Amino acid sequence: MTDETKRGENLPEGAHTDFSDSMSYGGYLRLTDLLSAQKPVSDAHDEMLFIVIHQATELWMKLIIHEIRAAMAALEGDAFGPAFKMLSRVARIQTQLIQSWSVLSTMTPADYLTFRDDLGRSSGFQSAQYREIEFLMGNKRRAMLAPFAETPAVHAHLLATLEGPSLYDVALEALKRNGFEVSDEVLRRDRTHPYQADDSVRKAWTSIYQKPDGHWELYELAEKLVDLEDSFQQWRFRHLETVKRIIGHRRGTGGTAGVGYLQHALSYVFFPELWDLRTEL
Ligand code: HEM
Ligand SMILES: N[C@@H](CC(=O)c1ccccc1NC=O)C(=O)O
Repeated sequence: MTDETKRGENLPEGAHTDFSDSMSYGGYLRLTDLLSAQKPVSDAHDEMLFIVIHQATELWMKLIIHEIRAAMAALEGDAFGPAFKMLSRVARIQTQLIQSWSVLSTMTPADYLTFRDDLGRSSGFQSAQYREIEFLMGNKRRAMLAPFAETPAVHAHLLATLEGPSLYDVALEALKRNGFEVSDEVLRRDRTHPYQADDSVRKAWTSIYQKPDGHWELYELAEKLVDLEDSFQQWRFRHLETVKRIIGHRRGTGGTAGVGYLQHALSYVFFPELWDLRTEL
């Protein structure tokens, strides 16, 4: 036997094997729970891919929410540096999520149809975390709470998010605190509706883009928001293309028209003035 093989038979010098008094990898990460949560409802080979992609996406969405909420708290205290760090992380996660569509697209329409009927009425339309992110970004729609009526805690949390400020509201307050005029109509509006573009906000952002001196932080904040919007749209577009590729124009299991519904969702733009100003500059 070579020395190399002998070494392979032994644990590396000093490696711990007793975890009775201290935390282990699987214990810390709750892997018994996490890895027992993949329960296919059919015998189809590709259902495991389908479950893993969705669960991984939900985990990443959990981190997105954690980061956006913390970034909002930082912005409220004009702590731009920490807020930028967190928003940059959100953008990287979004890149990861956009990339994950390419893994899912290895599943053909025929593969998917082997288990689609087993999915019942379940659909990403009922993703509470997805809806929370849409709300946090400013796409507020009370009607979207309806699928959560049977889970009161989830419903209450989403309702609080619907009624609370969005990331953009916090950014607009930062504009005002930093000397820009933001009309009271915007700041005191009913926040449970989708955000609508406003002239005073467009003027404020436009002047920052024209003369960033003294306002580099707000300028950078604006560009971070544009990054998030851009990535969000890319995710929506890749979802739409994947859906077209896999189920064509069938109705969705969630009950909507499917492609038609998702196409319409693409028309909603977060932070509209940041896009309008590009035409005006
Ligand atoms: C075979 C792959 C997929 C198909 C065919 C598909 C299809 C659809 C359809 C048709 C809808 C419209 C709602 C309805 O069901 O009536 C929808 C919504 C949605 N799906 Fe998927 N989807 C797929 C994969 C995914 C994945 C991997 C995710 C990631 C979590 C996801 C998340 C969502 C979300 C969040 C919505 C709601 C979008 C909104 O309301 O704007 N979907 N999907
Ligand atoms: N709405 C999809 C089903 C679907 O994709 C789905 C089903 C259960 C859990 C998550 C899903 N993902 C996104 O909608 C369909 O109509 O085929």
